[in-house]
Amino acid sequence: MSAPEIPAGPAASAASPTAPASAVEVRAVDKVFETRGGLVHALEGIDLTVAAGEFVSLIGPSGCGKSTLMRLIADLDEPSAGAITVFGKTPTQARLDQEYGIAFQQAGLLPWRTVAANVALPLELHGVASAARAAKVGELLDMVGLADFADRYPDQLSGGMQQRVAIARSLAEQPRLLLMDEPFGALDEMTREKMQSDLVRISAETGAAVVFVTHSIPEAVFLSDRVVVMSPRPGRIREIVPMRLGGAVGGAVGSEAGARADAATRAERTDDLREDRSFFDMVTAVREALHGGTPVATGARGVENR
Ligand SMILES: Nc1ncnc2c1ncn2[C@@H]1O[C@H](COP(=O)(O)OP(=O)(O)OP(=O)(O)O)[C@@H](O)[C@H]1O
Repeated sequence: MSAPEIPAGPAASAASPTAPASAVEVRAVDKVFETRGGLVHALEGIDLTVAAGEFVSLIGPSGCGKSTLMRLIADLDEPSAGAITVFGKTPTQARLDQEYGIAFQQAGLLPWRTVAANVALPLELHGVASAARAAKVGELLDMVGLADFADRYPDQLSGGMQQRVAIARSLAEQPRLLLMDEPFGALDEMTREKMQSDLVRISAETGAAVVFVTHSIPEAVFLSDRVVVMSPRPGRIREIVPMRLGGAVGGAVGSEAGARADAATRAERTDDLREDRSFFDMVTAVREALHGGTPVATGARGVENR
């Protein structure tokens, strides 16, 4: 059973011309790779709307096309069919307008630059004056709890700290959208939970929409307004599960008003939630969606239950 998507394409925009564009709209997208072994249908018939301010996770077994979808949104590759818009613009225009920040599994910091200089890089590239840059970098490092590490170099930091620098850098241009592909995949469990709590707070504070790829069901549940469950060969959306946690109604279902309400309840998510009955119920709901709606005892290949 697939959760219904609210149509938000040209028809919806025409009905309400002043309505702000969704953060991401993916319409009937296919992606086929030609390989020596033949055609690989990485994505087929993908339809997804991410509202402004909404937090959406993509989860599914290895090879179901999560990273491919993320790369299409980030303009790192092009769909074979269908269309993608980011705040109503083509992905290329959105990239040129710095509509989104990217944080992927490897922090990707420049080793010869200090923490502050790494975070400042996007601002420098776009000609922000030095005083304004320093103020912004200070604010961002505060936000990710690294104010005391501004003058250190990446190799002097732990993996979790490096990831926080990368997140600060992705926020430098105050993007309305963050694209995060397994940003916490390489971290130990305690650091990972801390980073999840930080990200919940930061996304609520900045109001940025987030598209987040993960292999961890609890991580997806803790962070998200909705969890998009994908299946492989060809990569499809199997189900979209709205998160209802800690008594919140939840489930923005692609609308901006819903996303705002969800962001408010998301901001209140604390570690206690991880032991709440509603959390376990949502973990079970996502696990069952991964397995096609049947109750299961074991995880899908490539998906962690931790
Ligand atoms: N550049 C490419 N050329 C050929 N095939 C590709 C390419 N990129 C991805 N694929 C194939 O597309 C499918 C989807 O890959 P993708 O990396 O998007 O999956 P994923 O869900 O992110 O997997 P994982 O969870 O293992 O990271 C896979 O079968 C993969 O082998």
